[in-house]
Amino acid sequence: MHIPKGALVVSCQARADNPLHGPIFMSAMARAAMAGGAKGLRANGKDDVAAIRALTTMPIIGIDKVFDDQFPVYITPDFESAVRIAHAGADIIGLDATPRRRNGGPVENLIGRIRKELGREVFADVSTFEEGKAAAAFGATYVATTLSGYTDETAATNGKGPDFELISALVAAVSVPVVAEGRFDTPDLVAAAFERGAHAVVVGTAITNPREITKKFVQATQPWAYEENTSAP
Ligand SMILES: CC(=O)N[C@H](C=O)[C@@H](O)[C@H](O)[C@H](O)COP(=O)(O)O
Repeated sequence: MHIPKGALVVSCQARADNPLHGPIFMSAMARAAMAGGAKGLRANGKDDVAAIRALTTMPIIGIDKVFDDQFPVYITPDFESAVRIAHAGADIIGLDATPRRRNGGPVENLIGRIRKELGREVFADVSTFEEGKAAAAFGATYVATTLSGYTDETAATNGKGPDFELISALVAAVSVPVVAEGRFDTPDLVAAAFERGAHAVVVGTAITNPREITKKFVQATQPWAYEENTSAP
């Protein structure tokens, strides 16, 4: 299913070191997000995607994070990871669409194969304007600002809120829907992305990661307590 225009998409992800890791907690997060009005979901790994698919026909952006020290690309880096996520029930495959080194063929082939062989939509996570334009030309269904701040080229923007310049530049340049994602932590920021023409906005940490939310409160109000907590063995 296509992500509807104006949708708030909630990313329900928890890595292995997070107390909420796993399909039981992530499907509960998805239920809470849907009850709150989310119109799409993003999830990582076949177990979480399958558990969420069992709950809903809502669009799911499925990704498969594969970490390998030799390669900087980890979000659905190759066709095998895309197949796993498609079979788990994702209607949209999210992937790293940067031209960085990956364990697999070039991203243009990956996008083409997912569209043709799996018949799925492609959600291209990019970090720059050039990458977004290229992803749209390669056949991506959506272009998203997910990786701005997380590549060597864009590291300077991390910690500075969402990349609104990138959203506006892509909206003006590509004909596919542009999705805003990355560091949206207030409703006002989400509204600002829609004003700039974003088709949808994805919010993760600020809604589904209580550990990071707690940290933010503690850091802002009791930095001494935060130091103590994090230096504990
Ligand atoms: C860079 C990267 O790996 N981003 C990931 C992509 O799936 C997730 O860790 C983010 O939580 C997601 O993009 C949502 O962003 P935020 O949590 O800032 O709302």
